[in-house]
Amino acid sequence: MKAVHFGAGNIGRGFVGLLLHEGGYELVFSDVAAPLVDAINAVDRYTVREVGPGGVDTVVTGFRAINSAENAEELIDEIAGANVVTTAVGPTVLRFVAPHIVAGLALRDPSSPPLQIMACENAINATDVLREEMKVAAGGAWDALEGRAVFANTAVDRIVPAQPEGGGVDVTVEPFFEWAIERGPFGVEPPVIPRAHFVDDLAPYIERKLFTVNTGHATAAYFGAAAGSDTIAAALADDTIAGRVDAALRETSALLEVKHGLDAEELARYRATILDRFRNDVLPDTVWRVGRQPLRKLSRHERFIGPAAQAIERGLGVDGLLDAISAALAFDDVEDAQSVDLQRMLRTQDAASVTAEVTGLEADHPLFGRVEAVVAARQQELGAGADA
Ligand SMILES: NC(=O)c1ccc[n+]([C@@H]2O[C@H](COP(=O)([O-])OP(=O)(O)OC[C@H]3O[C@@H](n4cnc5c(N)ncnc54)[C@H](O)[C@@H]3O)[C@@H](O)[C@H]2O)c1
Ligand SMILES: O=P(O)(O)OC[C@@H](O)[C@@H](O)[C@H](O)[C@H](O)CO
Repeated sequence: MKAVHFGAGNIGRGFVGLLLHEGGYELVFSDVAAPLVDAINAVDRYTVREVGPGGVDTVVTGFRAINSAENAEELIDEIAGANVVTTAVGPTVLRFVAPHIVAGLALRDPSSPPLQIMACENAINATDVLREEMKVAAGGAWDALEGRAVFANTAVDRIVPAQPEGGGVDVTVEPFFEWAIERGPFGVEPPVIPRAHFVDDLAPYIERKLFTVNTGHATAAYFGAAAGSDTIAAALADDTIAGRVDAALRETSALLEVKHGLDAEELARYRATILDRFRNDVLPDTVWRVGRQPLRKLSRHERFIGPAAQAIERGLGVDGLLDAISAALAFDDVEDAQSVDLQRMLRTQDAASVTAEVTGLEADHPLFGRVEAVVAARQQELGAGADA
């Protein structure tokens, strides 16, 4: 059995690749970072090192890597003969991997079992997004190719920090993990991934994960950055920040309870587990990694506006989430292109246009005016926006 995994980065090596290896798949990583591809091909094993309570080391073998920018034909051949394709490249990169998968499907023997495709990104229904990108890439050939693949959405949870420069292929991760995968699309033959679990309805899992782990994580990152903390653990050690993260997560839990019928006590335990994970002070995870790409994180269906919009539509409180959104607007990292864009927008556009452009909220949505007020307050702090 063979799996092709796009994105040999943190979660790619530290989680998805590891579980595919445990499932018995021969593993082909695809990446565009030449030094990383070379480093992977220079070794025949790497270690996934869990740090924190109960952490163990696991060795991964049976892999190779292909630079898709240089050896597209080789990659397409691998996809044509694979059982599984996974991605962990970032939601905005899916459109760039889609043409390779389409080309692989075109070469695939139509009588072989369908290619099982799962995007493992932090986004609602990322595999559906990938499928749409593949449809665009295939154009008129899509009708003939679609039946050669099945598509399952997934929710992937493990904190994998940025790895040290020059640190090789080994990966440091937290001990916790969860991988929930839609069962339905596979029929009677789901992929063999022993430590993943297959569920009939992914919606509660992905929203619980994105709107708790990722909302809380980003809230800690943005308040931490503003307070001068470098790591998530250091940010959470500040009781004021911990309280503000807790306030935002109580609101997302209230939404999950109403929307998906999740149990309030179980949600409280889930929140507590997650906050413990964030406090893991031997995991070197920075506020800069976790806060990365604030424009993506502030977009319509993401970890802040997604739950806040749905909460306010149901008459639920959103003050804690608006507080977190305010902190996100202050995220100023000159090395993050989206942070630079966000700060420029705050300085040059009026509050209504920043709100519309960044959040994608409709002007008549009940959340719009609340966010606009937060944006205006931030612009006042910056002494900007008024003359735009
Ligand atoms: N790190 C985590 O804790 C974590 C946990 C769960 C989910 N995720 C999600 O997984 C995805 C990847 O996150 P990450 O932290 O591993 O990031 P990362 O930057 O470490 O890894 C992404 C990799 O994708 C590669 N890449 C970029 N364009 C590519 C292309 N066109 N083809 C092939 N590879 C390409 C990059 O070179 C990089 O090696 C994101 O969607 C993220 O939200 C991350
Ligand atoms: O990957 P992002 O940028 O969507 O979010 C940053 C972190 O919150 C994220 O990578 C978490 O570590 C991960 O989602 C934990 O499962």
